[in-house]
Amino acid sequence: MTVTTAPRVATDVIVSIDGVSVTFRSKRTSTNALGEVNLAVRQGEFVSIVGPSGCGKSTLLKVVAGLVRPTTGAVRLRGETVAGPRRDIGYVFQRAALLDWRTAEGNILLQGEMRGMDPGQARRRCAELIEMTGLSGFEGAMPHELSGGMQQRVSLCRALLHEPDVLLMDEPFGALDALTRERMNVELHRVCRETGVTVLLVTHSVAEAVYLGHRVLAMGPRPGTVIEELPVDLPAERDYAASLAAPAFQKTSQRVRELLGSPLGGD
Ligand SMILES: Nc1ncnc2c1ncn2[C@@H]1O[C@H](COP(=O)(O)OP(=O)(O)OP(=O)(O)O)[C@@H](O)[C@H]1O
Repeated sequence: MTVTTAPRVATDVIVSIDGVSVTFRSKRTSTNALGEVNLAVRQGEFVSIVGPSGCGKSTLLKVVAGLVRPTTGAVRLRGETVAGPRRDIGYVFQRAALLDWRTAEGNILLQGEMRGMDPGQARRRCAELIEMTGLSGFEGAMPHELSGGMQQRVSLCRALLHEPDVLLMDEPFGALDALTRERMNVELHRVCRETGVTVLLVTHSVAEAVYLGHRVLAMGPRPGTVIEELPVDLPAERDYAASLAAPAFQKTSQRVRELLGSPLGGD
């Protein structure tokens, strides 16, 4: 079953994914990586995407970013069809992928250099983001001097430097220890509230998906489609401990686990 997520207010929609599917073809093989996906994401919305390994989650983000061309359908950003890599998107991957020979600040500013941003504006924005993500004092540190969590903060700052409308995050905290991951969830929640950025987050963590998401999309096995959309009935501003203890959090998490076939699910 394909679930179409209709926008509540059509003019609010920033990302429209209409009938998108992806088949990778080479000379000898053909892989149906992503089944048909329809989705409308509203400005400022945080959408979490979960699903079994290999169901096409990363492929979906890559289509939104213009890095993979859809086999059917189209993605539109503010009504404009995505036909190639975009300037108005930020991308955070599982690995921070920082340049070893550049400082934290130098890595963040790289984004501005690549996009031809005004250097003064890039520096001001960089300073704001460093402050917002708690990296103050580490501007001059080299990547090897930073913890995994700090490296991902640098990567988040780099993705936000050019003030993209949409932030795509592909399992950004998957390599972090559990406590650091929780801290990063809290920070990301705050940064999203402060910047108003629209986020699509792919994650294997049910708690992360529910704590951060305004809604959670559960995908089925490859070729993945959205099998269920779960609204997250938590306040816009979320205290971590209170959110995890809330009945709405537990109910949604339980359903997500059931859909993913977890032994902790209710079936
Ligand atoms: N460039 C490519 N060429 C061929 N097949 C690909 C390519 N990229 C991905 N695939 C295949 O498409 C399918 C979906 O991959 P994708 O990385 O999108 O899944 P995923 O849900 O993000 O997985 P995971 O949760 O394990 O990261 C997989 O079978 C993968 O092997």
